[in-house]
Amino acid sequence: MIPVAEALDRICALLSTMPVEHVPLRECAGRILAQPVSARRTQPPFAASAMDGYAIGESDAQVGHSLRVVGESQAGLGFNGEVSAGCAVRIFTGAPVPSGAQRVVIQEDVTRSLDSITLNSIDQGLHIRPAGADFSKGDIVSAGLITPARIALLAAMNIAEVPVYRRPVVALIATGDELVVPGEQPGPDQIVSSNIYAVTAIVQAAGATPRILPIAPDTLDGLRDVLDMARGADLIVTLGGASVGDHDLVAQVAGDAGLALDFYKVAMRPGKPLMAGRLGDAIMIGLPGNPVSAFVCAHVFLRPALDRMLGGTGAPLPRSVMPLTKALGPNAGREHYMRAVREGDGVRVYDRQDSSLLSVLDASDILVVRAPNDPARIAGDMVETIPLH
Ligand SMILES: Nc1nc2c(c(=O)[nH]1)N[C@H]1C(S)=C(S)[C@@H](COP(=O)(O)OP(=O)(O)OC[C@H]3O[C@@H](n4cnc5c(N)ncnc54)[C@H](O)[C@@H]3O)O[C@H]1N2
Ligand code: MOO
Repeated sequence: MIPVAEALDRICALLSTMPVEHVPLRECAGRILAQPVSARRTQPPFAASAMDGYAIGESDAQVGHSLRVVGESQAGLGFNGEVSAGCAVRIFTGAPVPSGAQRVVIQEDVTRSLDSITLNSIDQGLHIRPAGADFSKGDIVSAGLITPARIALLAAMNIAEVPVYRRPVVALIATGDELVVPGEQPGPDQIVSSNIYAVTAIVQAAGATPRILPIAPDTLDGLRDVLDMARGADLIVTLGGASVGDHDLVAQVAGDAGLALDFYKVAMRPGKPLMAGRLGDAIMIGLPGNPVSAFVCAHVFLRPALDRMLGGTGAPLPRSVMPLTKALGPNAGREHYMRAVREGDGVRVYDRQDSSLLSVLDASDILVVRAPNDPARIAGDMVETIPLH
């Protein structure tokens, strides 16, 4: 058994960043800009009015002055002439400031009668946004996370498509003769496959494209056939069949198919029988079948792995320290990821931690992580936590 941190390092070492593709802006939210891009235009492209009012020359900016209104500049349609002394041009927010004007007087400070205005007061602001006040042609947006704000910036720069890392295709295979898909009628000894849907949701939220394959039966041929269907995926995730039972065939079938196993078994609970390796052009991660084990492993390993494939660092999930609201017994030799719930500023670990209990998982909003051989803890002791949502 290897420690969790080493297992994650080894998974990340197997992976590489996905190839770059260009996608329209509406598809890039939350993805990582793979290369710097440069602005294709200057913004604003001209000196623009910041207010609705009148564009005038500076020499006319005197209280009591009356000026003749000689034209209009609106957003999208400027005034072609010159603003000469004694004249003003009606102007609106976002419109080009005509040549000869150095300030905009807001309309609240003016009395208008027919084609002239009288200036009642002159404020400090010129109310003009100079050309290039926001950015200039050639300015660089550096690689990194594409936030909503950054999408607006890219759009304003007239960049319609951006380079991002292609979403990895993740093939997901549930294994076991006992399983049926939700909605099917299970036989007397069967249950409904559940964990794959949680892992699929985690994969999707991480920005990858999940591909759920048919449930693989507990036969060498059947499992091989389903594994074959995973061809073309960037990451293959199996669920179950990872342990030591007579019907746990994943390692054997994947090995026959050419899996170069990198490691098997991690010193964690739940999640011990985890395996990972390279299978052809893909990486394979074999998750344990117990629903909570698969869920925890998907958080602890798949999320960072997908983050790395999508251009991130692949760093472990961030942890924060919180006080326990209820005592805990000593931990055994594996790092323990315990289902827990926030209570005020603290956290309470559920008593029942069996890795089959989805009702307890559903009631949890946080995991408490305990180091191997962590001693007994009392209420108020600080523990490490990972939020689930
Ligand atoms: N003698 C030992 N037995 C077991 C060990 C061990 O070290 N020695 N490890 C235990 C641990 S820890 C785990 S975790 C499980 C993992 O076993 P597998 O990965 O082989 O998983 P399965 O046997 O296929 O299934 C375990 C359990 O989970 C249920 N399951 C499986 N897939 C699904 C699914 N898609 N949806 C819902 N439930 C699923 C399955 O029915 C079993 O109940 O092994 C322990 N045993
Ligand atoms: O590791 Mo198993 O995943 O304890 O239930």
